[in-house]
Amino acid sequence: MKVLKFGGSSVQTPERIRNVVKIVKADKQARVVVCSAFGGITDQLINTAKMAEKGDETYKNLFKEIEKRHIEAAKELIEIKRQSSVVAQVKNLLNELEELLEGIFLLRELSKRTLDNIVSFGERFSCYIISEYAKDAGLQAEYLDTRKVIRTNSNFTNAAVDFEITDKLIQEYIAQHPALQIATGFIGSNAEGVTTTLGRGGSDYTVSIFGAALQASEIEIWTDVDGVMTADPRKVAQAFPVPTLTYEEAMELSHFGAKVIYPPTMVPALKKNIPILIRNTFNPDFKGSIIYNQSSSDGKAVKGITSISNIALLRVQGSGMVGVAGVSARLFGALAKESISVILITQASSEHSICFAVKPEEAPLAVKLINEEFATEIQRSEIDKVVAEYDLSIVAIVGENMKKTSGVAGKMFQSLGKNGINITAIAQGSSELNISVVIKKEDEVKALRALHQAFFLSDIKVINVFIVGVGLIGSTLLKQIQEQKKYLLKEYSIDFKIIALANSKKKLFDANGIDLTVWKERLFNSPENMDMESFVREMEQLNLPNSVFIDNTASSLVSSFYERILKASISIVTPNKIASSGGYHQYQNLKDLAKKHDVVYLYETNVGAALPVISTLQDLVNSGDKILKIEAVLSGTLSYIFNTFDSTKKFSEVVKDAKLKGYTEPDPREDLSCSDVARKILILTRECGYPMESSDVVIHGFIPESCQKAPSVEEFFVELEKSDAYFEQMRANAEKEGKVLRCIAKFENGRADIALQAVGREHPFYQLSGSDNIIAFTTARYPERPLLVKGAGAGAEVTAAGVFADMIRIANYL
Ligand SMILES: NC(=O)C1=CN([C@@H]2O[C@H](COP(=O)(O)OP(=O)(O)OC[C@H]3O[C@@H](n4cnc5c(N)ncnc54)[C@H](OP(=O)(O)O)[C@@H]3O)[C@@H](O)[C@H]2O)C=CC1
Ligand SMILES: N[C@@H](CC=O)C(=O)O
Ligand code: NA
Repeated sequence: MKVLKFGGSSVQTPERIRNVVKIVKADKQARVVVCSAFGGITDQLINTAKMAEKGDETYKNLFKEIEKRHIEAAKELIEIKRQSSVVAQVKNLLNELEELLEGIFLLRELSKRTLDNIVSFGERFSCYIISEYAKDAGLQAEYLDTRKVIRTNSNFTNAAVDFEITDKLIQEYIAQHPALQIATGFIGSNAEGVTTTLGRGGSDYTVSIFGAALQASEIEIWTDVDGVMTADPRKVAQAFPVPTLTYEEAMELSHFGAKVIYPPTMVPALKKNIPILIRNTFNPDFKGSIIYNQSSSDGKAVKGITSISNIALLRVQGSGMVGVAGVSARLFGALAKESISVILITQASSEHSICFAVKPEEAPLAVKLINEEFATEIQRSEIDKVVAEYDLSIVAIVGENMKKTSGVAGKMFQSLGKNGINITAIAQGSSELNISVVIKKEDEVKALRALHQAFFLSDIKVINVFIVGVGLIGSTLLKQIQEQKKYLLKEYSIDFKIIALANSKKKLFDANGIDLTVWKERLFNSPENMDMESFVREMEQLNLPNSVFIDNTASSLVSSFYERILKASISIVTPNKIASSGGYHQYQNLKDLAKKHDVVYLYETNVGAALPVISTLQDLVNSGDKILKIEAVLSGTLSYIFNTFDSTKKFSEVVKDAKLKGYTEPDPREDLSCSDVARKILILTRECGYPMESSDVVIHGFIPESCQKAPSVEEFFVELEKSDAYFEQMRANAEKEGKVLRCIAKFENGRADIALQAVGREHPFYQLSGSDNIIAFTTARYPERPLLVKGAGAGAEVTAAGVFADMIRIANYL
């Protein structure tokens, strides 16, 4: 035998009622069906009564609406030949309600007792109409006004049930009434037969009372969600229903936010070990959640994650508390006198301070009460004045199996820490059912998502990506991410979600992720103009876990925001060399900030594109090697130019060709003037541990001054054409000696310089082709034959691939 309950949203409209009756009809075990008032009616009844109490005559309009809704529902649901008698019965009830309201209006008085009577009409209308419709639908059904069987005390609006009498009344009634009972939720009556209501969660309570009295095999609570969720789906989109949970887990989860069920309503069912099923009226084929007394064996330590969005934290501390008995009794006693409920308590074993959470609106009174209670101690400086902190949230993980599993707290704290979320207080009871942390309110959603990721989606790691710069490198990167998405998901469970994109004109944000097959159109059509300040602000405000910022520009404006981005606990990947080759202090500061905020700052593509240059150097240094000399060809552009330039081509044409091939900087003057190479060698010196500045790098430039000084890229090419003969002469001279030209950067004895050199066959840099870079590290461990890194050092594909590889490194770290 089963008892079922359908809440207000399940019986909101005639169409939904038909659906409910269909569900009930399909269930041969259903014995009692408890229904709430039609969705919204309870509130409307209360408002109407309150208006009448104030003497506001428009309460009559509200009454008319209530009247209309029920008569229309009856007309729509009940078959023609029985309609008039059912409508007449509804009208009788309406008349009774109208008279009551008139009484309130005349007396200007609304007692709790009358309010309960008024509110009871909601369930009485709905269950009567539903029972009549059920008959039409072919069910042997009857209306049960539960005031007949649920006996309570006279604590109106929140009456306590007398179980001894109620159980007996229910058992007798059901024994005498073989038909399916459509029973009013929420209401009962006292010993004198006066109407009462059962308080919050009333209809759930009713079904639980029936289930327990009848020793039902199951209690089904039909609502508008798929069950008890792993987290609040409005805050965590990936939340999913928990298949099974214990009563205690359900209580913990519903205590904090996930309000599918109101905990006290479970007590009668819990006492008799009756399973409670949470089912979705709008998705009846879904199994829902089962709440019973077996802890699950699915190996999951954590069942759900919940939060209380807004709390205040109060701290009482002082030397006068250490080892003194009775301090907490006085403290919490003072609060109890004013009915201030304490949400969370922590006290360290030093007993030096007690910290506890209350509702923010109750905090000022709590502070006052404690300061009064401990006035003497405060005066003697044995206890400090109470400190209250506001704008905090509690986030908790819940699960019975936590007590058998070590490392759960570690995982919780690590995932919060990695996302830059500071924990103000921690509480875990010895039942180990719940670990609660107090954090800043603004971090609540981020924490919920990070924890949900860690405990439920650990198979798939979502990395939230924000990209500025979608030119050559940026667009190639997006293409590569799109092509590799499935593979990374399948093989490594990494999901790169592109949350934002921007170029210099437009920005586009989509917290659900941007579909990479249409990013160009979406960005082009985006109504949002780009400015870095608002881009970063939006990124900070979204406050997503596992966030990575990618800078694919060559802009100093963009890199000037790195500091702020790292401080927001967002990792950075960039091929943009400006930050790493700007002031040394800034370079070091960014590295320190990344460490401090437990995020990652990667810029491997700053030198040699995807070639493992920086990581190799870091490995050498970290493992204790001494770098004696670095000699390198660090410009893909210059390498390509001197590998391609021969007597058949003009120098300026080869440079244009390098630009077309995507080797040059957005501004090719930077390559030709060697300033790009200077940046790279400077970065390498810094990675070796030398605090060098760009002015310390000596450049022996080789392009004519007219080219160097050209004010624009166009004019630079004009000047370059004028100098073609000069470059041809340079090349021919080298060729005569059997040599080739190489722009070589060198770092030795703390000095860095760059020069164009003609090198012969014996030189290790003679054999280069395409856009090859070569880097030779002579070190204490590689003294004779240097460690060489060689390969294509520029170009869209290799650079984007290097950026992508850095992103994957971060994903593996986070
Ligand atoms: N080419 C290569 O082989 C290598 C390149 N790199 C580095 O990669 C970076 C990108 O180069 P590349 O793709 O060729 O450059 P592009 O000029 O092709 O693209 C630059 C992108 O950045 C955008 N942008 C520029 N300034 C801003 C700004 N202030 N705010 C927002 N967006 C901005 C541009 O927008 P818009 O289109 O609107 O102007 C464009 O989308 C450079 O730092 C370069 O040094 C590093 C290693 C190798
Ligand atoms: N313009 C650069 C690109 C890589 O940093 C080069 O030519 O090497
Ligand atoms: Na590199």
